[in-house]
Amino acid sequence: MEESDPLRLEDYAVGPLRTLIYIPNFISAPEESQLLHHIYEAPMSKWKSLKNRRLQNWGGVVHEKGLLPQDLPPWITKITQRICEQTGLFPSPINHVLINEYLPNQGIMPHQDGPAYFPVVAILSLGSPAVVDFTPHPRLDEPAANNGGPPSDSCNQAEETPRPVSLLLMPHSLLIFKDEAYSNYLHGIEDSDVHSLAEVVNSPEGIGFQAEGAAGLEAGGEEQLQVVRRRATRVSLTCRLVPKVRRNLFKF
Ligand SMILES: O=C(O)CCC(=O)C(=O)O
Ligand SMILES: [Fe+2]
Repeated sequence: MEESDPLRLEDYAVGPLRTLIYIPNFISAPEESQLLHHIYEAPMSKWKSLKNRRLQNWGGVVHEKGLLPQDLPPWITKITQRICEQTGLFPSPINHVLINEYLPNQGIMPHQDGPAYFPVVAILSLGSPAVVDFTPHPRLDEPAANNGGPPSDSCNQAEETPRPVSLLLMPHSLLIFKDEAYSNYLHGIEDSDVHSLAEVVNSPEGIGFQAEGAAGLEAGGEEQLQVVRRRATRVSLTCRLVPKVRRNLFKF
């Protein structure tokens, strides 16, 4: 397959939410090394330290009123162009990339990406596996017209009730979430060096997790809980499109 051939995304939809797409091995190991090389070559001042992770911001500053753009470097556009071409999901080129670095016990609080972005997010994972959790937005938990009383027709509602979904993000993979997964769910990564595989819907075996060695899999407790032990740094590239771009600083 040519690098720019479009992918049949329906083949990669995972779990009950059809708007979660997981593409294993989107990049090769040498491409991963090259990306990591560029990321760690950036000056220290490019890193912004948060309480529980570090990040680099590429593409400019996102404001409420749009993006104050800065050109993405070629080592990033090489990958973002491929994401656009192969997914066909972005109406114009990806213009913003956030690079997050997580140590094994670091994560990101459940959150929604802001309204400034086009509602398709592509996350490329490098370095080490982690589990990302999608949880229904709290407002969806409240059964309509049920003011604290006992659930009325819970049987009928059961099928429709949005459920949490988790995905195992292996290095080299691309996660895409859009539409419902973007708007109606929060996503987050637990601040823990052990992530449970219990709710993971993209079959860990199917995506080569066991092949990495049983070291990452552990039988714990009576339920033989499967976990991923995070032993190394994970780096991710969150690739998005900010549709509104401010071409002129003084005109908005
Ligand atoms: O690192 C990840 O996989 C998630 C990053 C994320 O949610 C974000 O940058 O908004
Ligand atoms: Fe996010």
